[in-house]
Amino acid sequence: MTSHIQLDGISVDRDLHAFVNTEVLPETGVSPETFWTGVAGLVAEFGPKLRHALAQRDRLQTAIDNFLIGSSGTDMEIRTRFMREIGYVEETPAKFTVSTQNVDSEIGRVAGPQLVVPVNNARYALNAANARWGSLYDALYGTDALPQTPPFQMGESYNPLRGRIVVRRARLFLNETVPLLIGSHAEALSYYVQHGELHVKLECGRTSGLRHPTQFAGFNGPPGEPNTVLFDNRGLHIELRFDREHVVGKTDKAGIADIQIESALSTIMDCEDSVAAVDAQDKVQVYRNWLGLMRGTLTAQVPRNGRVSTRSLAPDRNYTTPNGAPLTLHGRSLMLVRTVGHHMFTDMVLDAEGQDAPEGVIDAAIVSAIGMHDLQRNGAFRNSRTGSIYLVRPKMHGSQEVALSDAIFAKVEDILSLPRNTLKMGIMDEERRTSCNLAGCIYSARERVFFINTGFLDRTGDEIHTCMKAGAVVRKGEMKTQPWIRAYEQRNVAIGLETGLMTGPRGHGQIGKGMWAMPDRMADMLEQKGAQLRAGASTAWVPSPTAATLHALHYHEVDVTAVQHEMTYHAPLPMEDLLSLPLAQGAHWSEEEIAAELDTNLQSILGYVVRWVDMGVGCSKVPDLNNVGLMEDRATLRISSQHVANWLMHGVVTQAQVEAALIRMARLVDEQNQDEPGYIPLATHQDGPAFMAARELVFDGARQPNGYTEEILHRRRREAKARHRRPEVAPSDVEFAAD
Ligand SMILES: CC(=O)SCCNC(=O)CCNC(=O)[C@H](O)C(C)(C)COP(=O)(O)OP(=O)(O)OC[C@H]1O[C@@H](n2cnc3c(N)ncnc32)[C@H](O)[C@@H]1OP(=O)(O)O
Ligand SMILES: O=CC(=O)O
Ligand SMILES: [Mg+2]
Repeated sequence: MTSHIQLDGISVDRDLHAFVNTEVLPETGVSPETFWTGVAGLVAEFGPKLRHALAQRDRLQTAIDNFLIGSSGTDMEIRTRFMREIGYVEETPAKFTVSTQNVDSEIGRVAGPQLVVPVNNARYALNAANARWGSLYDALYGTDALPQTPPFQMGESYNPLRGRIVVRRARLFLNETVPLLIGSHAEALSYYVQHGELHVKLECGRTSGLRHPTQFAGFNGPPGEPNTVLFDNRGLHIELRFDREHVVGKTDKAGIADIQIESALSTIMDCEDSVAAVDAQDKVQVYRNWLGLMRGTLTAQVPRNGRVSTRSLAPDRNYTTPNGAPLTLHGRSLMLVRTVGHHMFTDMVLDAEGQDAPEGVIDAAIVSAIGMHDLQRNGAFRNSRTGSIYLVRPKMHGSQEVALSDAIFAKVEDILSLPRNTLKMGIMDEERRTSCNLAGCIYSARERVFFINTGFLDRTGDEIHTCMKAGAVVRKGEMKTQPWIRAYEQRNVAIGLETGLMTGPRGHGQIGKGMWAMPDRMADMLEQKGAQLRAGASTAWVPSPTAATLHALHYHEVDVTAVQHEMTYHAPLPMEDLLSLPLAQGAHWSEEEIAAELDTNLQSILGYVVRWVDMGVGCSKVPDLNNVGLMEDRATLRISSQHVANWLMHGVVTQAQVEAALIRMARLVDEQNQDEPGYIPLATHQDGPAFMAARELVFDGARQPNGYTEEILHRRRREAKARHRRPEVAPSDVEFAAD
């Protein structure tokens, strides 16, 4: 631990203190004295309140455990009554609607993809911010969205046959989205602007306009031969780029070199589950990147093909409208920031008694102070044009915990002299107690809530943990077909619409849906992810910029506003459905099925944990047993570890089986990582912090509060960092035999 500076009522890590005073606060108008006195007040007030809230979580879980042990908890009516009696299910507030003001159009008015990125990875974070626009050609060419079989496969160099099917697919998209009055975009020879209208010369010799002329939004270059033409479909823009010299444009009848589409309307810069930040040093890196994004100064070196380029934030895009006026479109995703949850405490700040301070409180204060650079236009770019700072709050349990976040935000606004409700709150509906009390949760933040979002991965982990004592749960792959999850997703949308979170001209916020966790399976995503919009969502999470570009196609297909309008008549499914348990009653799994389930879970745990603990990587693409790369983060780890813990508790698997499978899967993970520089093999370092973390996560999993993984991960990562600093006890010195 580095040394701390004693301030009035708290002590603060020196590096953090210096970072805040010399990098964050200058030009905000907030003095270091005001800031740190404010933080001391926050810590003194909210430390005890948050500890009390965590104790309440534990009390409820203990009551549920005892109830489930005593009754097997299968009678719906009795269970629902019990959950109300203990205060797990709260009274629903009287009908209300949210009144959040000053939300940007990306949140309230236009439906589109939401990207998530670990903010401590500057290269990825910049890529994400710039993923507002993506090349449709690149996304189709570079993924499995189109067939990869010969002769259409990707190769070392450009394959013109693959290029042809890309162009055909993209023209189909144009015909469906911005159709011509006559003919097809596939027959276009040229596009030109005359008297404020777009004309398209066709192969047949005729000229067509657009079927909906108002979709023509702008252009660049000479009207008779524009360089770009811009379309607008439901607020989402599409840009045709013409260049008859370009490798693609010169083979295209109309000279189209690329089609760029608006992709990630918003991006969550994540300080939470995709990040491994265990001490002040790590946290300063997290905050510093957020600062660079808000000030527009962040850069990253990107090596490619033997050359290194510098990546920075993309500028806005300028066009001329059909009637000749200038038009500027945002060049970057609207940036939101996700803080850690209420259960996290950190020694980078200590309270008056020397106890760790609540990390979510420190996050709120620092990321908001950093957000002031955007509000005050201290950098070259603007993020929010409405003067808001968007904070996403994860893992809150029930309405009182949301009220705590609301109170923390209000205090931070006072410290920073920001107008009330400048800080907006995204509520992750990812804990069971929040799902049960969603209306109350929204009510607790009704003047600042800007989204509710079904974070289904954490939610599944919490589901397994809450019913840990009731019996063995279904296999992980079957979770998505369980009644609780259907009720969870449907109720979230129904309650969101009921409380006024629909997209529209005066929209207050979004209804979001969860992550696509198979970053390389884009064909499957194209097939399946549109369902989230048909179910009423106005945004849904994607793991990469390419996924954002392809998922954007769904928003052109599905009219979210119309879907939501139609759905406002649907009442939320009953609480009983939500409270049904994912138990595998009467399931008779074969030995092979049990072994396969165990291997799947342990391999994903080890594959993720080894990178987290030894390398400090918080989000990884881990190949599963079928070699499908899965996005693994702390929430997927929560599911896998709780699942193994549950099967252990109920005797589906034995400790010996788990021990043997851990070693088998460690060898597999080692093989998968053999080319990773600096990788420390798990199988030969079974007393190393990574392997030990994996063991603890399963063998002590049932005892982890709410099934969270952070305590074990953080402790083990700190141990690994300490070992790396002390080469005399480096893990490679304590090798185990492989067998
Ligand atoms: C339950 C939850 O909490 S979900 C939220 C947390 N999850 C996330 O944030 C997922 C974020 N996604 C990621 O971190 C990554 O996509 C991973 C780890 C899943 C896969 O990463 P990789 O294996 O490196 O991906 P891959 O090699 O296919 O692609 C790398 C390229 O894509 C870009 N990329 C990948 N993901 C992202 C992203 N989320 N944002 C921006 N760029 C990204 C990288 O910048 C890189 O491009 P570059 O070389 O031009 O810089
Ligand atoms: O945070 C997202 C989730 O799925 O959990
Ligand atoms: Mg989550």
